Amino acid sequence: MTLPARPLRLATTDSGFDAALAARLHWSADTDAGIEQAVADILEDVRKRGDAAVLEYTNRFDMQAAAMADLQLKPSELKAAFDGLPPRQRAALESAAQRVRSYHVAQRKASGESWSYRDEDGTLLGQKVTPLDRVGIYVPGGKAAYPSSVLMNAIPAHVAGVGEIIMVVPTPRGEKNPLVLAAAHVAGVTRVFTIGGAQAVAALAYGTETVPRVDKVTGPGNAYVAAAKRRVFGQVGIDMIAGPSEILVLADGTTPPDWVAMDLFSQAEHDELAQSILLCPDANYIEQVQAAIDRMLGEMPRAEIIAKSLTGRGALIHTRSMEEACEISNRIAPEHLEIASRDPHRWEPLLRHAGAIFLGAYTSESLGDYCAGPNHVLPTSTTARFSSPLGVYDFQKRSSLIEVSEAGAQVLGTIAAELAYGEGLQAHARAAELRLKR
Ligand SMILES: NC(=O)c1ccc[n+]([C@@H]2O[C@H](COP(=O)([O-])OP(=O)(O)OC[C@H]3O[C@@H](n4cnc5c(N)ncnc54)[C@H](O)[C@@H]3O)[C@@H](O)[C@H]2O)c1
Ligand SMILES: N[C@H](CO)Cc1c[nH]c[nH+]1
Ligand SMILES: [Zn+2]
Repeated sequence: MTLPARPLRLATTDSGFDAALAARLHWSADTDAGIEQAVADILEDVRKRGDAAVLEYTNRFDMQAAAMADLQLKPSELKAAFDGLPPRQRAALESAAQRVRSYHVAQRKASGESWSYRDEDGTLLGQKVTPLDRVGIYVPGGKAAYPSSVLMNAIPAHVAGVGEIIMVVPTPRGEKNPLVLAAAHVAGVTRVFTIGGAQAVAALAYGTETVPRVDKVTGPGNAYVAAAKRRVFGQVGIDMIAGPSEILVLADGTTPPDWVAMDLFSQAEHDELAQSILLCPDANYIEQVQAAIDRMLGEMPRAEIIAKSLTGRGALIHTRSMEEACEISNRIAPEHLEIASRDPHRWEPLLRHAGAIFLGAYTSESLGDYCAGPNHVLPTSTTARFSSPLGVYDFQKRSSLIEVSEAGAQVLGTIAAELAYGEGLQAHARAAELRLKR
C-alpha cells in the first residue's frame, strides 16, 4: 500500500510563511556525527594502509573481492559492454554523449581559452589555461546506476584535455551495469575501479598501490561520499558538495497539470530527501496538480520514495503573483528551475539563482538529466547563490602570464619600488630598481 503524497501547502499570505518555508528548506549533511566519524576513520585507514583498507571496506559494504586486481576493469571489458548493448540503447547513449560533448566544446570556446594583450610599451599580460593532469570522477552506484553521470563527468574532463580520467563506481554484490561500462567507453575514461563510498574518495585523494593519486575529485554521491570529499579538499581539489536532488517549478497555470506533477515526481524518485516545490499564483491550478499527483502516484514503481520525498520535503506554494513567485525562487536558489509558462522569457530575467533554468512547457527537467547537453551535476541546497554547474572550467586551471618590456619596467619599477618601501620590503624595492635606467 503506497502512502499518499501530500506536499506541504503554503500561501505567501500566511502569517508564518517565511518561517514555514525556511523550515521546509532546511537540510544539512553535516548534522550526522555518526557519518562524519565513520568517514574520518575510513580516510585515515586508507591513507595508512592503501589497497588493503580499500579491499576490506569494499568487502564490507559492496561486494566480495579477493584482490585489488579484481576491482579494476579492463578497456576491453568496457568496449565489450558497449558492443553488447541493445542497438536502441547504444544509439541513445551515443546521441546523448554527442550532445553533451558539443555543449562542452562550446563552453570551452566561450570561456576556457588562454588570452593575452600588450600594453602600448610592449608589456604582455594574459592568462594561460591548462588542463589538470589527472582527475578522479565518482559515479554513484549504491542504490541505482547512473550512466548519465559518467557522461556528465568524463566528457567535460575530456574536452578540457585532462590527461588521465580515473573513474570509480561501486558495484553492489558485484553486479556491473553494462550501460555504465559502455558510457565509460564512449566518454573516454582512462581507468575504471569498481570501488565506492569514502574509501574510493580516499584512494583517489591519497593514492594507493593500485589506484593513482589524482589532482581533483568530481561527481555526486551519498552522504558518505559528500563527507569524504569535504574532508579531502585541500589535499586535492573538489567540484562541489552535492546534496539531494531538487526541482522547483514556477507555473503560471498554462502547462498541463499532469506534466508538472510528473516533473515533481522525477526528482522526488531519486531520494526520500529530494525536494520538489511548486510556486504558482493560481490556487485552482495547484489543486489540479495535487489531483494529478494523487492519480498518478500509484503507477510509479518508485512510489514509496516519491511519497516520502513529497510529503517530507515537498511544497505546493500559492503566491500573490508570478513576480512574487520569482522572488521566492531566488530565495530558494534551486538546483533545477522549470518555468512552466507560455511566456517563459518574461520571467527568466527576474531569476538570478538556479543551477539550471528550463524554459517553457516542453522543457522537462528530465531532458537535461540525460541529453539536452548542459551538465546535470549542479549546485544544490541554495548553493546556486554562489556556485555553478560542473563544466570544462572545473577541469582546467589558470596561470597568469606577465612579460614586462624594458620600457614597461621603467614605469612598473617606479610604482613597485615606492609601494615596496612602504611595506618595508627592501629586496622587493631593489629588485624593481635594479632594472631602472640610471
Ligand atoms: N547531483 C547529481 O548529479 C546526482 C546524479 C546521480 C545521483 N545523485 C545522488 O547521488 C546519491 C547516490 O547515492 P547511492 O547511495 O546510491 O550511491 P553512492 O555510490 O553515492 O554510495 C554508495 C557507497 O556508500 C558507501 N556506504 C553505504 N553505506 C555505508 C555505511 N553504513 N558506512 C560506510 N559507507 C557506506 C558504500 O561504500 C557504497 O559503495 C543519491 O543521493 C542520488 O540522488 C546525484
Ligand atoms: N537529476 C540528477 C541530478 O540532480 C541527475 C540524474 C541522473 N539520472 C537521472 N537524473
Ligand atoms: Zn534526475
